[in-house]
Amino acid sequence: MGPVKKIDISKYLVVGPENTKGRPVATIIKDAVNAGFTCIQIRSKVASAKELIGLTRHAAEAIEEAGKSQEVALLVNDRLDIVLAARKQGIKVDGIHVGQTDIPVNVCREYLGEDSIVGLSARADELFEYIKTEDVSQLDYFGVGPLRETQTKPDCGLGKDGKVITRSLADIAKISEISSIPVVVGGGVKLADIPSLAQTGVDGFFVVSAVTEADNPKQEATNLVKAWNSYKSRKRQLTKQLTPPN
Ligand SMILES: Cc1ncc(COP(=O)(O)OP(=O)(O)O)c(N)n1
Ligand SMILES: Cc1ncsc1CCOP(=O)(O)O
Ligand SMILES: [Mg+2]
Repeated sequence: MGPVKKIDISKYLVVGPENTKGRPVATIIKDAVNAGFTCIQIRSKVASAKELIGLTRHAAEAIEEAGKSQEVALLVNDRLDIVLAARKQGIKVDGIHVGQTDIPVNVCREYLGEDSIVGLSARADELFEYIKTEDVSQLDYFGVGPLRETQTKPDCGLGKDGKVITRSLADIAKISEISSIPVVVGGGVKLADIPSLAQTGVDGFFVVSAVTEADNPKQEATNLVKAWNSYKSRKRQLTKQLTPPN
């Protein structure tokens, strides 16, 4: 089975063993996928290569058991070697997410091929410049953040002065407007943020702790999915009502 053909980053879970309060990563992924999450990223800064391959395998199995291997993309954070090793072992992994200081996008693309998904994150201030000056044709989406400072990734948005630069909803709306590829926003995102984030026009949200640290991850994932989908379907209805007849 080949990679997911069309990526849906609207409801995106990032997860590793350091985020789950000791619960199995695969169980949290299963809960999220069954609740309607559309994209999963394995991200661990502590797991060994062998553990990362195992986590990727279990994630792919969880997605398959939910019957969603052709809709829900499975990505690995940072580690091109893990994506390649996992694929060599027959694990269905759809691509990679890298940041500005990680393996360059063109190298990921060269090794993973045209059909794979390659996502890139950048600080929003740098992203404005990036979108204007760089060739984004090798990329499938941008990851942007943080909306708020977050303990999950304390270095996210860290400026030269050591202070965290968070993104305003206006910045996010602007990025979404000028980007020619989909944009997903994360970093400190909680249920209450979903309506205002959806209104910026971005293509999706990503979360770690909102789901992985919840007492009931399945319920929290369901709440997030419902909040996003209800805004989006209301917007569709409104567009339909407001479009004048020919
Ligand atoms: C969807 C998504 N967006 C942003 C990031 C952050 O990536 P990066 O800046 O490379 O930082 P690390 O995650 O590697 O600490 C992401 N992982 N996913
Ligand atoms: C911004 C960011 N980028 C990758 S992980 C992460 C932190 C998101 O964590 P949380 O959803 O727990 O705030
Ligand atoms: Mg990275």
